[in-house]
Amino acid sequence: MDLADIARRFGTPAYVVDEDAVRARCRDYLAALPSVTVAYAGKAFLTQAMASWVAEEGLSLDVCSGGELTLARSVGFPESRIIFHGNAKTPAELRDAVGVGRVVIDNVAEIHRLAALVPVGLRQDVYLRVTPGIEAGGHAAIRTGSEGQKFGIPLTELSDAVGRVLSQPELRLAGLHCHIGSQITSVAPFEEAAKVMVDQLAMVRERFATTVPELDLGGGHGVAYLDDEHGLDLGHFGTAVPKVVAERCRRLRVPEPRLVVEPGRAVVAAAGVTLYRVISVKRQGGRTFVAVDGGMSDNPRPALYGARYSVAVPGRSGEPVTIVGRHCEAGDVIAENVAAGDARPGDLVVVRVTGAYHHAMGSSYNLTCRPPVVAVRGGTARLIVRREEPADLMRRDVGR
Ligand SMILES: Cc1ncc(COP(=O)(O)O)c(C=O)c1O
Ligand SMILES: N[C@@H](CCCC[NH3+])C(=O)O
Repeated sequence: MDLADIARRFGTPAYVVDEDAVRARCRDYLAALPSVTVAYAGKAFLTQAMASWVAEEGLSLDVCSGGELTLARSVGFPESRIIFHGNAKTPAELRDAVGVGRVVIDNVAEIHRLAALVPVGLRQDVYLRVTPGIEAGGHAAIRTGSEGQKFGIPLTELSDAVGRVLSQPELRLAGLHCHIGSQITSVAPFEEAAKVMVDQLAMVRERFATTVPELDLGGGHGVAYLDDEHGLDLGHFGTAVPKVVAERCRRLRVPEPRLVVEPGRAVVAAAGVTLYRVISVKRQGGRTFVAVDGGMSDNPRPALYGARYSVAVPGRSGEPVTIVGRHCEAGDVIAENVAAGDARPGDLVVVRVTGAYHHAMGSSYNLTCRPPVVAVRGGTARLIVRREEPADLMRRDVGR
């Protein structure tokens, strides 16, 4: 579709997401992992439309807050296919989560809290989130599998946690879980994690004479943001990881668990672009700054992780420029070295691979209004999230 038409019709800044690309990616996952449960991690991008697409494509859904759970329920996402996460679930969230397919327990205290909330006669399926001691991921801030970070139960404390779950008749230990990090582009760390986790299944079987039926290896599947990068090879992952699990299970004489994965970014990142318009062009200090009508409020990733993007200014070329945002911080940079020396105010700017962790992490910093989300499918575009208005911002401010 013509992005210039979309920009004229819906205004800028705007997020555009290709529904067919998302659906195709869901199918790729199911095809590459035929005997694995694929749960889309909603934290990457969750709107009512997205939750419906994922439900229709037959994936499960990983949610990590009462807000994400409310959204999932609002479109009737099947409860049994919802996995509820969180390292600091509030009492209200925990109460609300009872009844979903799986609740992922992050710490020992949660075991008793959750058990107390399960209505008489019901049993809640739970996973125990384990810290496998493996470090992987695109940036220190998103490596979550090593010791010395806040998530999960250390390997040394797992046996105690398992004993506690097994002693609660209101809970059923459905699986073990780990999530080693995000934006991981090679299969090896997942194979390592899988081995550590199968060892834990064997430990549980030996000490408690219990078979844990499921093993959730989390998400973290990386994508290419720039032309010379590569993402995680899904085909390779799909053959190698189940094989590692099967072999180790055979060796340790543990029944093979049903595998679960939780990709977020890899399902939706490449299906999205962000559209901006150039507001001003300024030459100073030997550099050319092209300032656009959005910035760190709709994309905090460069400031948070030093993330880099492929940016196009259609019809423009020439000297490298720095594309900057509109916010009151010098770190509000969208991309460096974009060949667009002849850019002019009013030009369209397109940032690629912004489908994941952009809309989801947007803010109204400087009281700017969050962009709309436009979905395209089969040659037509429609609004799935409207633009935030100053009235939306004022509604929450109740004055003095
Ligand atoms: C528990 C859990 N599952 C899945 C994900 C999804 O991660 P990604 O978007 O990197 O696939 C995350 C975030 O990294 C997570 O914390
Ligand atoms: N928000 C991060 C990923 C964190 C994944 C959540 N566990 C990013 O944009 O890369």
